[in-house]
Amino acid sequence: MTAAAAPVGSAGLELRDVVKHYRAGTELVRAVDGVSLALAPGEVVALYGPSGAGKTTLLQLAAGLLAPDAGEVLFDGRPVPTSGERHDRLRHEVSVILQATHLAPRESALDNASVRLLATGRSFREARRLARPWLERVGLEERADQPAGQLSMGERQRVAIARALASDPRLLLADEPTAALDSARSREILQLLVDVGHHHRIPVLLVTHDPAAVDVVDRAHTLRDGSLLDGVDATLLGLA
Ligand SMILES: Nc1ncnc2c1ncn2[C@@H]1O[C@H](COP(=O)(O)OP(=O)(O)OP(=O)(O)O)[C@@H](O)[C@H]1O
Repeated sequence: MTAAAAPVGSAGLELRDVVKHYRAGTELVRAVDGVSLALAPGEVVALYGPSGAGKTTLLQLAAGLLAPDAGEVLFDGRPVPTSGERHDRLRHEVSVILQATHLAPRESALDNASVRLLATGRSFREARRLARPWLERVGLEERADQPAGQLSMGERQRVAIARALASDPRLLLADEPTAALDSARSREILQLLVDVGHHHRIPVLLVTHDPAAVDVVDRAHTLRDGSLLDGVDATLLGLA
């Protein structure tokens, strides 16, 4: 089953009947099984689903980190490349917050948050100047000079979020961005991601188990057995 598509502007994200199956021994795993989903610029969408439903696979397809077996992924009305030069260019425009934060443990929180800006050719000084306010927005201003390896899991997750936001992305994809945070901090970070989506007019797709997300996003969907459904039921929100 597919979910209704929202109208997409010039910098929207659109998945059209996307399929990704895996082979696990003799078994075929239908991780994503014909999903259509569209996010308009500035639209923030939460994706819920039980473990193994295909959420991470869907996010990786949206990011161009995986190639679909069938269907199309479009950003800005053009196919999202999964390799090559165009992919490298798009990589600077698409920020992906993954469950593994991939921080350099010996580098400071600020230097880790600056990394994507350095990759776009800015000087160290300029990259740090631009990244610092984002560390403040995730509540880590006092940890800016601390090596990432000495931070808690939740703090590392917030550095990764600052790193993703600092590079002024045109598309934001996040896989359980609040998984290591307490509920008060989760709400703040979710609200920050929503504000960034709305104010910068970029599509934001959040894979989450966090019941708080449903109150702040524009739309929520559920992925179940590789199929996308509208809305989210009480069981997945831990309310039933
Ligand atoms: N590389 C792979 N090879 C084979 N099977 C895979 C591979 N990656 C994922 N799968 C399978 O595809 C299905 C969907 O996995 P995926 O990680 O997308 O689910 P998920 O909804 O993100 O789960 P979780 O909430 O536990 O992170 C699962 O059954 C998983 O075991």
